[in-house]
Amino acid sequence: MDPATEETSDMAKSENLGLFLRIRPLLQSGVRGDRNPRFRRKSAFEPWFQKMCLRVKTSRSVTLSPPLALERGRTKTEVYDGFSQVFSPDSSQEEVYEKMMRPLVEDFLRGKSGMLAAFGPSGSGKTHTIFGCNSQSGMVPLALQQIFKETSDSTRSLFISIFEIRCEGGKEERVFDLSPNGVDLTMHRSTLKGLHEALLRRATSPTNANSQSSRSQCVINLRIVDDKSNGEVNDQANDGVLIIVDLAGAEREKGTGNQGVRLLESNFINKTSMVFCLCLRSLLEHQKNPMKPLEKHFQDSLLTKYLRDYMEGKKRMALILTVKAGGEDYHNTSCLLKQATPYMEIKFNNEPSKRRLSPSFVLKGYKEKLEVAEHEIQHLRESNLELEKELKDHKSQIEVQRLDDDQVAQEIQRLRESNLELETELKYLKSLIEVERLADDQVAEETQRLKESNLEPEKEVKDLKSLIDVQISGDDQWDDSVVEDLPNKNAISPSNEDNDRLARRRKGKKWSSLEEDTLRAGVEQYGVGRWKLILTSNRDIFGERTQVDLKDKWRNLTRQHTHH
Ligand SMILES: Nc1ncnc2c1ncn2[C@@H]1O[C@H](COP(=O)(O)OP(=O)(O)OP(=O)(O)O)[C@@H](O)[C@H]1O
Repeated sequence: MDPATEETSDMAKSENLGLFLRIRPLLQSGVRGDRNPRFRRKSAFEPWFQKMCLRVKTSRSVTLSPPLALERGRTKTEVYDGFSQVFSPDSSQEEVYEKMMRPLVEDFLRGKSGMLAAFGPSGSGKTHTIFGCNSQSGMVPLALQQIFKETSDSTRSLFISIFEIRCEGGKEERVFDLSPNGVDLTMHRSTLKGLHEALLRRATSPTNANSQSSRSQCVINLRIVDDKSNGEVNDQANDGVLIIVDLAGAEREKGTGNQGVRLLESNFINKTSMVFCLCLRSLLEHQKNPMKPLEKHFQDSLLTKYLRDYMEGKKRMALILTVKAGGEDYHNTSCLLKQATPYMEIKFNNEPSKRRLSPSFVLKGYKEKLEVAEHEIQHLRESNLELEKELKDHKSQIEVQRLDDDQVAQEIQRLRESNLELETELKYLKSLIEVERLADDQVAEETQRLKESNLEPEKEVKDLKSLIDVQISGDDQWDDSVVEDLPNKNAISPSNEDNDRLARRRKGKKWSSLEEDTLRAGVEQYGVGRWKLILTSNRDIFGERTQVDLKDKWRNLTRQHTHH
């Protein structure tokens, strides 16, 4: 960016006029500012707070109430809101500086122009706020402290000028340079010719209203520029500046008791204040309705001529209204608030200052920029080389990685294929197992079927065997009904030896005498060989004994009988 426009690029923003309000502390009765005998008499009997017509409501608003003495028939309390900041009576100079002045000074150090004007009735604390006193430095000394502190090690130079506009004897307005060897100045358009940098010197003259009342408009002008040898040009009108104005306090003639010359001076002060207000009013109305022309009121006083750019809304401005809050100050305070609070709607365009810089300064700026750019290029080259090397490393790493990836992909493919094979094999084996299982089932079924079909022959064999046993049991004891069915009775008749063996085999439970008697009785009743009949007729006595048992027992009994 062109150095000539670089520093002003951030200024092209519209912003509202900063409107601050500072309430002066109430002073002891009889001290200037509280001179009205009507209020002084009353205040001696009233609590302190009852004398206050103005109170802080919030950090941005106040309430204005008519004092008790004026209250008859008027109980209206008004609220004035929207201030950038309200400073209560006990706020310190430092607090005012921090909240109001510091931002202006910081912008000024960045090359941004601005103006602060203190505006208010006589004795309300304008001079105290702007210049302060021995124990309480005001905005100017505090600003200078900050500026010197922040520019001490830089190549910038600070230019200070101070002048006042006054109207001696109520005659024509004149401008006085307040530097030690200062002279009268002339104003050409908005520029003062022959103004020097100066130390502070004010013209003051006592009045009833304020024993040190300022009878002039005092203007402090700070200008900061880059190293003179490189950047200074003759035309200073467009340099970034910080202007601080201590307006003379407007007075109500009734309250001051001014007469003669003092009255004429008071008229001048009131007129300047009026012109100042007219300029701002016209600017506000023009901004609200651009069809309304911006009146050229600035031409009506030297101060507004000098401040033309501000009066026309081209540069940023802040106002600090100073007021007294005593009962007797109600009218002055009320008038000021009514008049000035609408100004908070004024906007400033902050037109970029068109500083003209010397070619050598511009060249120096370009050279510096070139050096910085070359340094930057060198740095970029070096870091570029490093990046290239890094990139190369990364690429080779990626290549290795890519090869690895190929191998991994191949392996995966191989595994997939073998997996498929295994799956097929598994499938085949499963089908085999299934077949096997089915075959087993069939075998089991067949076995079961065979088992079942085998049961009948087994039974038959058993029956047959028992029949054979019966056959074997002897000729005379044989049950004829069974034997009749057999084809050859002798063929299956056992030998004596066999009979003994069988008898031994069948020897089980010992025969009771009841059983033996029943057997004898049965043989007697039914005859030998009718074992089945004898058995079934006496089942309760013989229990589980068989026909064969009966036959064996009978044989034993008869043998025993023969022996005897
Ligand atoms: N905030 C304050 N704290 C203490 N004293 C103050 C304060 N403001 C003003 N004063 C005192 O009130 C008196 C009047 O103040 P100052 O001279 O600053 O008023 P002014 O508005 O500049 O008056 P004029 O317009 O007549 O010059 C002075 O004695 C001053 O020290």
